Amino acid sequence: MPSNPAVEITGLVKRYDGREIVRSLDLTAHHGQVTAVLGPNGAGKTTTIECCEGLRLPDAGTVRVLGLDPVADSHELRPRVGVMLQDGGLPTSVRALEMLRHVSAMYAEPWDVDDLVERLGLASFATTTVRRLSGGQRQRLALAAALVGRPELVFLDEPSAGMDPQSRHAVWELVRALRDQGVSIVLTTHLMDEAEELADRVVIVDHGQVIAEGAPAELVTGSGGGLTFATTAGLETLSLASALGAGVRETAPGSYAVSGAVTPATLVSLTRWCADRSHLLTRVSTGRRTLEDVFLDLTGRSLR
Ligand SMILES: Nc1ncnc2c1ncn2[C@@H]1O[C@H](COP(=O)(O)OP(=O)(O)OP(=O)(O)O)[C@@H](O)[C@H]1O
Repeated sequence: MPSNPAVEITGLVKRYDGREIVRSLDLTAHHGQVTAVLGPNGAGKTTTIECCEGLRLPDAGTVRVLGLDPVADSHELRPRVGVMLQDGGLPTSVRALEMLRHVSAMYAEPWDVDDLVERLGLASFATTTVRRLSGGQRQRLALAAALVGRPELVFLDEPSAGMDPQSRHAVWELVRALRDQGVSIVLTTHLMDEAEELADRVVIVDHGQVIAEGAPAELVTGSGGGLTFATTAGLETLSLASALGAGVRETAPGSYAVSGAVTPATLVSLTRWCADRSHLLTRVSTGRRTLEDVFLDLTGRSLR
């Protein structure tokens, strides 16, 4: 595996009409990993990715893709990098399969087109012109076109936007298969479950800067609100606390909060203690937050 990262962005600045959209952004995507870039609308994700694809020129900073400059070395990078743009970027007057075969013919060792057709369920609209495809069908075709050259690195801008659940799962399977083959993938998404399902690393961008990054599990760890539960009011909290080895407080009649770390053993002790005394637990929450909770806490709840 090469020693340099698949993508290395340092101090990237991009302005439109004098407005700084990307503000000294640093981002690293490692080889053989799925890196998911999350952020509210207008955060600068697409602009950043387009700088990596050589479609936009940075105003400052450096971008290295497979160790190369996306603009100066575009000729060398083109066969090694797959790109799926947010708007598809496909020619509209050709038939879907015809287009895919045409793209495949440009590569020395392309992916077997029939295999891609099967994996992404393209057969049902193979002879439809691109213009007439539905949004989700167009996305699947754009993904196939991005992958048909067997790239080492793939940029996917909102790959499953507008797709039905079946298509989304097919895309997820394909992304996992690519990662298993050692392909590096950088994707943007608004779907937190997509990021949690696929990403080795999540990078959250807001106002043109990285505000958090890490494995999905790391980002949600440590941000839990602790164990809470509901059952009969007036429990003997001292007895329960000694069974759990943790503090227990009745926060409202019949509602309780346990202080300290929550382990699987804590839950077993709690349910056993209640069962032995015929108290039915009507609610138990370990307080574990989702990636969406973390995202909203970091980026706020107001609309962009
Ligand atoms: N060519 C351009 N000229 C002027 N402004 C632009 C241009 N391209 C993007 N912008 C602006 O830059 C900002 C960032 O856009 P960008 O597409 O990078 O955001 P994003 O994070 O990908 O958003 P989304 O989640 O909505 O796709 C937006 O305010 C957008 O209007």
